[in-house]
Amino acid sequence: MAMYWSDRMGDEVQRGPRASYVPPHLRPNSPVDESRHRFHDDPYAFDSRFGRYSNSRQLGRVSVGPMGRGRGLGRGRGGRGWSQYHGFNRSVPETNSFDAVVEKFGEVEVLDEDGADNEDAINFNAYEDIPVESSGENVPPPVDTFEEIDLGKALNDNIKKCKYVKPTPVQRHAIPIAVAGRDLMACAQTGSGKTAAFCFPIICGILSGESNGMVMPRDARVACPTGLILSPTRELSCQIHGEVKKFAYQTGLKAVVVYGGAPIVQQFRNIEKGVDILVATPGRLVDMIERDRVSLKKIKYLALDEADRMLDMGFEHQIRKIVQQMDMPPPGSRQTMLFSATFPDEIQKLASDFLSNYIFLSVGRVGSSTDLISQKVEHVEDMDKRNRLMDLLQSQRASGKNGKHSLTLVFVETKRGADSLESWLASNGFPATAIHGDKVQLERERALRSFKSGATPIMVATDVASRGLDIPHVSLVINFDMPRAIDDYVHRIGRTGRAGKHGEATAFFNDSNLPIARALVTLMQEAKQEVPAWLKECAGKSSHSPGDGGGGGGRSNRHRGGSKFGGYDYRSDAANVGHSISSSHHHYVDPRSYVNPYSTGSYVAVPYSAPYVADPGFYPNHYGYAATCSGESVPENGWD
Ligand SMILES: Nc1ncnc2c1ncn2[C@@H]1O[C@H](COP(=O)(O)OP(=O)(O)OP(=O)(O)O)[C@@H](O)[C@H]1O
Repeated sequence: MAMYWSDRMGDEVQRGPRASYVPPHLRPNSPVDESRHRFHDDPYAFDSRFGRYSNSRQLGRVSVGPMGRGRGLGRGRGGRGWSQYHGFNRSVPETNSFDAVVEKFGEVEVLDEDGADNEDAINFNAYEDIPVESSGENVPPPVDTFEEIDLGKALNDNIKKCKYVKPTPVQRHAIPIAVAGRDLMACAQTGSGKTAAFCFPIICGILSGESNGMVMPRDARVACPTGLILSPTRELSCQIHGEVKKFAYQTGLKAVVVYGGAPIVQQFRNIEKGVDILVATPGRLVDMIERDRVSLKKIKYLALDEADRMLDMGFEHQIRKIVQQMDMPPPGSRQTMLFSATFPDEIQKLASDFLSNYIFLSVGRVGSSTDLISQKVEHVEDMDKRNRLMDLLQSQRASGKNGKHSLTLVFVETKRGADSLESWLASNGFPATAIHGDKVQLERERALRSFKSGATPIMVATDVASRGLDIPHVSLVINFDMPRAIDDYVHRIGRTGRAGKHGEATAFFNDSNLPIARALVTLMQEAKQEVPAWLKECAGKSSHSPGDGGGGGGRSNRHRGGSKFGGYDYRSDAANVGHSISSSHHHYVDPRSYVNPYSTGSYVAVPYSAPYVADPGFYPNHYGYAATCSGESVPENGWD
């Protein structure tokens, strides 16, 4: 696992036993701005409050640290700047490293608003005309700046230090909704900043003292977090944990991550010291709850990242157990947020069990990751794939696009296939590593670290790496084996072209992939990609419609054909929800006069009826194929 600067900070903060755990808002000198409580009293009290923190000059460059222009702290998740910063941290003597980090954080340069001279800056122009649709009752309006939302000084300071100059579209819409206390189901493209969209409201909510004043006695062995963030893979949980720690820096708020494959005893020790926000993979969390080491009775904020995957058959059983059968407060008594880049209708329907009077938000053509990813599909027979891969890698190398700042991620279908391709590449002079679910956790972490650092600029992966991972400098994603479901394709290619940057994705397609052809053509056309004539012909031959929800590329929310939004509130076909539509230009329509221009009017939501199969090793899942916990011949679908 990559070491984050904030991990280091966490180590320092955790040093020594804690006599008793006191939540941040009850501690002396809490950075909480008392006036923020009012926000929760009146969730829609935006107007009078906007502008209070507004200070556009803060967006300008405020100081230049010793690390030079924009190189001190990169943006998020193991970005270049963060790791450089970590490098700095290592050179600081052990005794005062924490102070030194604090000091350095204070010196960090804040980007110019346009971020023009920093290659790590998010390219906001890429998101200018993004379509946004929201539905539900009384949708709080979007904001243009972070300062407009009353996130509190400590969090706003950290946002600046993270170089988040302005919110991305999903943040502009989702954060005000969540800060207003509303339940939310949000769809937005890969790499568009969903993590911060659920982290900021949770941090802000806990700091504002809505957390029931939980105080753990000295000998408490049961951790009672206030916020819970669930994600499907260990690596993603670690990544989210790193983000939470950065955003919650110096707030006194404690975030802990628990996940499978790592020693549980160490994780027990971590939670015993107190935890405000727990980031977890479902399996390990259930284990800890069953051992009476974690209680969910104080949960006020629940976020499911990659929510459609979490509610798919592979995880649904565990998620229902956690959310409905343990001691978690029911919907309405907690705030629930579900985020993903893809949200099939039937999964939305399942998800609504966890939500109360929620808002559905769809930002952009879900899954197409805007037009930032240039997609190519080549017809390659299985026996020719290795040679074609070699050609691609060689031409990358020839154009100087191979190395530390140009990483290539190659997706394959099986764990064995990943190992075999890794060795073949290495024996042919291409430094590669592999990640999949049969590797022990240490090997997985080592592989990811080696890839991120550029030591092995090629990583062969199964779907365990397809969701959520934010790896800077991935410039090419190759679908060596096509996934069976279009949503998996969307997440895989989304490992490039993130945060407004451009990326490339190449897929090897042959007759065995015919079932996905039509969905692929639709997706590419929506993303304004050139579709080869032969692929269109394949789509014509494909027996599955793009919206059949079955094995044929299963993307049930594409049933509407003409829809420009991949994400769609299933309720709008079935029930009378207040509806509002907006664009990035804040065009709101009176809910009473709203007619959904994208609805064909003929769709009726199909009840989800897939049976739960008792054998834990075998579940048929939404994506139309069987998945087992260890089977080699069966594609891995990225569970943990
Ligand atoms: N407002 C912002 N300003 C600058 N950078 C940002 C901002 N919001 C997010 N980022 C950066 O953009 C990158 C992508 O964000 P994030 O990983 O949250 O995307 P995501 O939508 O969750 O993607 P995925 O669907 O793949 O999980 C991260 O490196 C993050 O630090």
